[in-house]
Amino acid sequence: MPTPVVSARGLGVSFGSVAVLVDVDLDLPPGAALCLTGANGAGKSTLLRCVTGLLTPQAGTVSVFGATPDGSATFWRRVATTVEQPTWYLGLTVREHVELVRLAGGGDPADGHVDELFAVLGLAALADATPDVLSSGQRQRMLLAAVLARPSDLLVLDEPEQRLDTEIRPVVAGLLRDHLAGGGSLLLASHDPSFVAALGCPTLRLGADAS
Ligand SMILES: Nc1ncnc2c1ncn2[C@@H]1O[C@H](COP(=O)(O)OP(=O)(O)OP(=O)(O)O)[C@@H](O)[C@H]1O
Repeated sequence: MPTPVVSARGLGVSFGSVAVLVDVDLDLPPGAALCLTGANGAGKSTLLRCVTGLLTPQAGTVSVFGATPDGSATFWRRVATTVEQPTWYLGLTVREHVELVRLAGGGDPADGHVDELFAVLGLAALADATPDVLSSGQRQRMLLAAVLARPSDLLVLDEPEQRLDTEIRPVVAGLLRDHLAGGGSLLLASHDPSFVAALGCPTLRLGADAS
């Protein structure tokens, strides 16, 4: 079996006396996707935060590309995520944000990829708007455009379908399948069974009702 892109063993996280993650194991092979499911509060975001190095578990180990996630520039060159809420820069347009993210990730902002993403995600008419005037669903589309514009080996996405209308959800699933087809890996959390079915990936259920 190839070395997993993400591997966790015996992961444990508690907040005060509340144990949120208990003895969680997972392996994500290269080029594969895995979706975390479970009720509100089951610990999906907490696990994604451990994988992106934003939270250190109290028990167990996490490894990403064979090393403990450390938030270093080297780590972030390979990993793109929507786990943390982004900061938008006042005065920069939707296009300028997404092009900047692509440039910072080592991509060419003028190679047409950003325009393709805008067309597919229905953002073309909003490219010259600033994020503050967007609806929450339009802002989510922009966030996804940015994360997909950035070349990455691993996408870590927290409920990418949130706030999106039902028409665009299969489109986003298609973009994520393209990422996988290109050899990338995907770890996500989702509450939408149709979205997960469109991705066609295995699931890992967290929480008290996990079997
Ligand atoms: N920094 C924190 N301090 C205290 N409690 C926290 C902290 N972060 C998360 N929790 C708690 O941990 C539990 C799991 O939260 P988490 O956000 O991981 O759940 P989730 O499965 O992603 O939920 P949702 O489906 O609502 O997004 C919740 O009870 C939450 O209140």
